[in-house]
Amino acid sequence: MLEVRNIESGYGRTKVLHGVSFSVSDGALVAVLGGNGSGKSTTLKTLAGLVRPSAGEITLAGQRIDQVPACRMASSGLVLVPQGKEVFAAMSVEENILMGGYHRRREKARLRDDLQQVYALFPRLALRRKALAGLLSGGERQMLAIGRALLARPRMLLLDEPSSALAPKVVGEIAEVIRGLRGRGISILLVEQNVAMALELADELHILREGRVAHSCVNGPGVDLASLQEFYLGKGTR
Ligand SMILES: Nc1ncnc2c1ncn2[C@@H]1O[C@H](COP(=O)(O)OP(=O)(O)OP(=O)(O)O)[C@@H](O)[C@H]1O
Repeated sequence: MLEVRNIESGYGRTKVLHGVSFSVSDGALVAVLGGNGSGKSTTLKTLAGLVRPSAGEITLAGQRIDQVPACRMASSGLVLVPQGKEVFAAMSVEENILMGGYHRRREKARLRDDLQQVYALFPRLALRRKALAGLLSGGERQMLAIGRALLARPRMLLLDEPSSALAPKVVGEIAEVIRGLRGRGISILLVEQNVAMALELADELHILREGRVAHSCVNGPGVDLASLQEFYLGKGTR
């Protein structure tokens, strides 16, 4: 579904990613892990078209997307779910969700159905549909960010640290939702600092360090926090 090949990217003269490659197969959930400043957000911004790569290729279902502007990326099927703090605080819950389907605004009946599906997935959002998004709890905002992304009918979701600043119980709820989305056939790239969550959900894991993939593995027996730690800390190599 998503192929990232030798991406180099950064900000002005500051190069942050030095040849990052990985892929996400159709319907798979792949996690990108890494410490502070390792390049996780830059990877997401580059995939979402917010930062233009200076080298490398990104394809989605075989189509090059590395030159697609961010505003057209949702129409390509790739949608970034920012951290829950990035909702439109002064708009209602429902207005926020509908913003995710803005490029489909002429499909009124289908959007209404999709909105009801989001409410079925997140009953707490249905109860608070008229509330201002700025008044929601951290967990509810994260749900709102995911619900908004679903209105774009994504083939590929990029999740930016969905567990960030949430209580363990809420992290569990969000993990359950992510598992459900994957069950619906949506391919997912999960960027996380929460290794436990990634280990619980992902089929494959990649660890970024200083803008390079320091380690890649298929998730399974023998892959645990301890085995990944050395790659975070810089002792291990691929
Ligand atoms: N807008 C920017 N302009 C210049 N440098 C930036 C910018 N954004 C990030 N950087 C730098 O790029 C490097 C990687 O940052 P990035 O945000 O991608 O890391 P990260 O892995 O997401 O970290 P964190 O988990 O702390 O959010 C850091 O050294 C950071 O200072």
